[in-house]
Amino acid sequence: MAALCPNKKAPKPRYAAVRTLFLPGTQESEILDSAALVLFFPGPQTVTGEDVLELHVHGGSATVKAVLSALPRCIADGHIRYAEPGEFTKRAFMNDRLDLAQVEALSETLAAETEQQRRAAVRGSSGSLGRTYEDWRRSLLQARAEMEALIDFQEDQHFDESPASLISNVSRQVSDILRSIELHEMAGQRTELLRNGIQVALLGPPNAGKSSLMNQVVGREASIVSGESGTTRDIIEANLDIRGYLCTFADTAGFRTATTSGAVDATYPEISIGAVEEEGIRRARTRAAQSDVIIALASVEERTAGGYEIVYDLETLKLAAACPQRLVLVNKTDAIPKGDLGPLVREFRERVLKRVSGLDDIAPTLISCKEARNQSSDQQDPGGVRLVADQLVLAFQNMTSLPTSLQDLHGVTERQRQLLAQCRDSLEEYVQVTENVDEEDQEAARDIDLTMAAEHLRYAASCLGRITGRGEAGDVEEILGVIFEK
Ligand SMILES: Nc1nc2c(ncn2[C@@H]2O[C@H](COP(=O)(O)OP(=O)(O)OP(=O)(O)O)[C@@H](O)[C@H]2O)c(=O)[nH]1
Repeated sequence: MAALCPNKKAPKPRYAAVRTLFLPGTQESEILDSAALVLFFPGPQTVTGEDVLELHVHGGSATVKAVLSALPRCIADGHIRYAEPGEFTKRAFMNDRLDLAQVEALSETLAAETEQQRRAAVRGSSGSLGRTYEDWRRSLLQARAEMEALIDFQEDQHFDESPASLISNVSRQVSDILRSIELHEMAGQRTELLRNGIQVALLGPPNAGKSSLMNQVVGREASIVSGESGTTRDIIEANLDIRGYLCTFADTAGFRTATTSGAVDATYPEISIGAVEEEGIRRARTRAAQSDVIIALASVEERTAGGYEIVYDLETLKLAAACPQRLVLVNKTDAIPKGDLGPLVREFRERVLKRVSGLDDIAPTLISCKEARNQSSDQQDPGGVRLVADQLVLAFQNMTSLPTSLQDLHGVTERQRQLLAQCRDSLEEYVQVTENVDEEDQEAARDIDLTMAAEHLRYAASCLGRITGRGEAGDVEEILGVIFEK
C-alpha cells in the first residue's frame, strides 16, 4: 500500500479511504488512478484468514491493467501472481475459515441455475453440517480410543469401566448416529433431484398432443435452462426451469397400443410397426421406468362414424400408475362441444381409469394445447397449462421438500451422501460385531472381537473426516484435489 501511495498513512482497517495511486518508484509523478477506493482487512478475521487489501479503481480496462502491472513493483522480489481458480476458497479452508462442506456449498451456489438449487446451496453454507459431522467424528474417535484402551488394559483391575458397559454405551451413540445418517442420506437424495433435475416423461398414443404440451409448458410456464438435445430420434429432451425447479422433460415416441374409452377390454389390433418405431417405443418404456414423474396424455378425437371418443394408451396409463408421482391429462378438449365433454370424461374414468389399479380415484386434468396456443396471454389459464404446471410443482415439492427443522440438510452433496453411506456401512458392521452385548452381560462382552469393533469405528470416523476435510492427512490432499479441480 505504501508503495502505491507513498505519502499517505495506511487506511484504517475495515474503513474505505480514497487515495491517489501512483506508479511505484516514480516519486509520485505518474498517477495510476486519481481517486481509488482502498480497503484493508487484517487477518485472521478475513475471508481467507490472511491480510486482504482491496483496490477499487476506475472501471476502464486500461486503468485496471496499469494498476495490475504496477503491483509487482510494490514488493522487493517482484514475485507476484494471479490466484489459481478457487485459490481464495482453498486458502480459506487451509486457514480454518471454511470447512469442506461450506466449500462445496459455495461451489453449488456458483453452479446454481434455478431458484431451488440456489436455496439448497445456501443451506449448506452455514457450516452447521460440517459441525455436525465433526461432532460425530470426534465422538466415534473417542469411542474407538476407549475401546483400544480396553483392549490394552482389559486385565487391569483398575480399569474402571466394564467391557459390557463401555460397549453398550458406544452402541447407543452408534445407533443415534445411524438414525441421523439415514435422515441425511434421505435429504441428500432429495437435494440431488433439485441439483440434477427431476425427470419428467410425457407418454401417450401418437398425436395426443405431447409435443404441443411440451411447447406450451416451455412457452408459458417454464424457461429452457440449457439447449434442447435430442437424445435419440425418438426422445426429445429439454431442461426446463419450472418455478425454480429444474426438470428434464422428455417427449417420447407415441405408443401404438392406442384404444378408446369404449373399448377397454378390446384386444389390441395387430399393428405392424417399423423397426425404428419399435426401438422408439422401447426407449420410451425405458425412459418411463427411469422417470420421477410421468405425465400420461390421452386426447379427445372425433369418430369417423360420428361422435367423440377419448383415445388413450393402456400401457402408458399403467406405467403412470406405477410411478409415485403421475398426472393423467386429457387434451384437445376444444374439439368437442362443451356439453358432451363431461359425459365423455366420466365414461373414461368409469371404464378405463377405475380399472387401472393406482389410477382408480384419479380425476384427469382437462387441457387444450390449441386454446393455450391461440389465446392471449392475459387470460387466466388458457387451455389449462398453468394447472398442469401447478400440479407438476406440487409433485416436485412432494419429492424434494424437507421439514423446517431439517432444512440445513438440503446442503448435503452427492459426495457427502456417498461418504455417509460408507460411514453407515461401517457402523452397521460395528453393530453386527457387538449386537449381543447388553450392560449386564459381561460374558457376551468377553466374546466380542474388540479389535474389529474399534476398526469399524475408525473407518466410520475417517469417512466423516473426508466430508469435512479434517480427516487423516493423506485423505485431505486427495479430497482437496477432487473438490478444487472444479
Ligand atoms: N384440436 C386440437 N388439436 C391439437 C391439440 N393439441 C395438439 N393438437 C394437434 O394434434 C396433432 C398432434 O399433435 P402433437 O403435439 O404433434 O402430438 P404428439 O403426441 O406429439 O404426436 P406424436 O409425436 O406423433 O406422438 C397436431 O396436428 C396438433 O396441432 C389441441 O389441444 N386441440
